[in-house]
Parts: sequence; C-alpha cells; structure tokens
Amino acid sequence: MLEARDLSIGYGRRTIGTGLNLTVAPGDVLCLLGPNGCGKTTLFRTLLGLLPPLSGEVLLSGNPITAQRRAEVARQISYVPQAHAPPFPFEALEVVLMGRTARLGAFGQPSRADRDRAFLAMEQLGIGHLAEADYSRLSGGQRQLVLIARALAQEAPLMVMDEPTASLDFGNEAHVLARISGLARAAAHGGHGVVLSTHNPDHAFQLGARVLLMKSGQRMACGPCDEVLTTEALSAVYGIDVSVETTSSGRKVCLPAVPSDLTGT
Ligand SMILES: Nc1ncnc2c1ncn2[C@@H]1O[C@H](COP(=O)(O)OP(=O)(O)OP(=O)(O)O)[C@@H](O)[C@H]1O
Repeated sequence: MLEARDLSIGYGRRTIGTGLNLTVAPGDVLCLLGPNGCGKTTLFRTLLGLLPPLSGEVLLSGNPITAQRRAEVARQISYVPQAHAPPFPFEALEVVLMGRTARLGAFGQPSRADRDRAFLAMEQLGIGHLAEADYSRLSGGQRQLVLIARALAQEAPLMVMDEPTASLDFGNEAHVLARISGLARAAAHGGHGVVLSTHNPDHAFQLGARVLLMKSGQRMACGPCDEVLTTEALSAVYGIDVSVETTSSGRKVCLPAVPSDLTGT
C-alpha cells in the first residue's frame, strides 16, 4: 500500500503543492486530474521517492519510501513516465526487459524466463511485432506502449502512470484503459493498485476510479468519480463551462463548452 501524509512537494525552495493526502491499496485506481502545471508529475516523483518531500511523508508498505533501497521500491511500484526518445538506440524488447532488473541479483543476467515475460507483456499490448525494433525510432504512441509493457513485466503490485494514454490513438487508448481496469480487478487475487494522471476526465468514469482533483498544487476534491467530477468542480478547476452528461448506455461523459468569443456566435 502507498500512502502520502500531509505532503508538501516541490523543488528546493520552490513549493509546488501542499496538504496532499492519498492512499492506494491493491484494487484501487486513483486518477489525478488537474490543469497543466498543477503538480501531478511532481507529486508522482515524490510518491516514487525520486524527489524528497518538502514536508510530510510517503509510506510504502508502512515504511518511509526514502528509507528503502531502489530495488526494494522497484519490486513494489512500477512507473510509466511520459514517453521520450532515449539518447541511445535500444531494441524495444531490451527496454521492456529493464522492467525485470529489480528481480535480478547484483550481477544477475536476465534469464530465458525473464525474456519470455517481457515478450508476453509486449504481446498483451499488441506490440509483440515491435520486439526487435529500434526504440528510438518508434512513434510516440508506440514508445508509450513499450513503457507500459516494461511496467507490466516488472510485476510490481502498484503502478504509477504519468499520462499513460497521452500519445495513443483512439483504439490503443481504449485498449490501455481496459488493461488498467483489468489489472485493478485482478487485485482480488493479489493484483495491482494503480495511480494515473490524465487530462481527460472521461477516463476516470471509464475506469470507475477514485479521483484526486488538483489545482495549483492543492487538493480541490477527492473521492469516487461520480461524486467528485461534477459540472461545478470541473468548471472551477479548468476555468471553462463543462457539462457532465449520461449517455443512453448509462456512461457519464464530460463535454466542454467552447467559449462563444471563439466560435463567433
Ligand atoms: N525540476 C524542476 N525545478 C523547478 N520547477 C519545476 C521542475 N519541474 C517542474 N517544475 C515546475 O513545477 C510545476 C508543476 O509541474 P508538473 O510537471 O508537476 O505539472 P503537471 O501537473 O504534471 O503538468 P502537465 O499536466 O502539464 O504535465 C510547474 O510550474 C513546473 O514549471
């Protein structure tokens, strides 16, 4: 279980957010929503122990994350960062295989079983055919899928995903969201807890997620998506009129109103 208690986050003397509390247990999907620059990535980096909290603490399995060795943390949490091109050319399968590193000994080499697990993760995301491709020459969306496969191959019970669907096409976005949902449902058998950020509130409805709605580094609301994602809350956070509607199939969707001064009406 991952827990943040009264967390202040930031860089050196620059405070980005304060008063942040959250818990993520197996089976939970927690969705971070908030405008550009509100502090989601900074919060993730703090939750992962990559950035020290300015105050408060992050507990992983009940112990401060900053007191745990990186390999110990990596066995418990996998991280899907925003995709970027690496400076060196790696085969895509090698990138996915890096997810197995925390499970190897100090000088251990990946085994046949590790390679099979890495390839299986790629196949589960429909990118098995990219195993031998040069990662640095993949499209942004393909790289994103490789990074998600790397996290799956890591087999950690908690996953932190920074805008995992950001550069995915319509089909892959639905595919990845279904996979995230499946990972959380499998938690009944000791599976995953997931924290993800997204810019699309509809994703929270699709995942039936709990939502932490942020603005300027502060918590605006936290709770089940149906309670938090209201017309009022979304309009207040994003500064535009938003309506939340229910489709004929019973699914909730968020519809932004385009300001009339831009439409000329
Ligand atoms: N290394 C850094 N040093 C100082 N300030 C930083 C650093 N990285 C980010 N920031 C600042 O922290 C603030 C929050 O950035 P962050 O990347 O956490 O936001 P975000 O919510 O993830 O944004 P987005 O949705 O656009 O990805 C921004 O004002 C940003 O300029």
